[in-house]
Amino acid sequence: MERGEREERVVVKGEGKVMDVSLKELSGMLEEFAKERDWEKYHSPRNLLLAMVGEVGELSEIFMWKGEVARGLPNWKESEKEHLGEELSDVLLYLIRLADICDIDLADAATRKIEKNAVKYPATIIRE
Ligand SMILES: Nc1ccn([C@H]2C[C@H](O)[C@@H](COP(=O)(O)OP(=O)(O)OP(=O)(O)O)O2)c(=O)n1
Repeated sequence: MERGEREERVVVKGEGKVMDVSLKELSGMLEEFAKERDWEKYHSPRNLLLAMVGEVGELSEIFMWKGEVARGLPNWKESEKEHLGEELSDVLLYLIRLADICDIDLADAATRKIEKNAVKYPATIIRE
């Protein structure tokens, strides 16, 4: 996919927000990011896994010592929420890159896993 073509497909904005992007598209952007910097040599499965775990640590720091927080984070400053979004993204992006480098189709695997979970935990039994 050409760069211009991807920008047109991914960066469909409404009120300044990206409306829709697929895991495959994010994976393509990450591949391009690594290629442009000659960083593919660093993106081994082990390095990516360690990088992702490091980012999970940074994500955990945001919640550290805060106690339980309400859903939607109503009392958080915008800057805190923005920081949270960045750390969540770092975890997601390393996960997507790790899956890609391991030749795992993450969208397919995750969809299958949700289906498997539904069989393991049928809603009718849980509701009883
Ligand atoms: N070898 C690398 C280094 C970085 N990244 C990308 C993936 C992450 O989304 C982001 C991580 O960048 P940093 O290591 O600078 O981490 P932070 O953004 O969390 O910065 P800091 O640790 O200073 O808060 O950059 C990457 O793909 N490959």
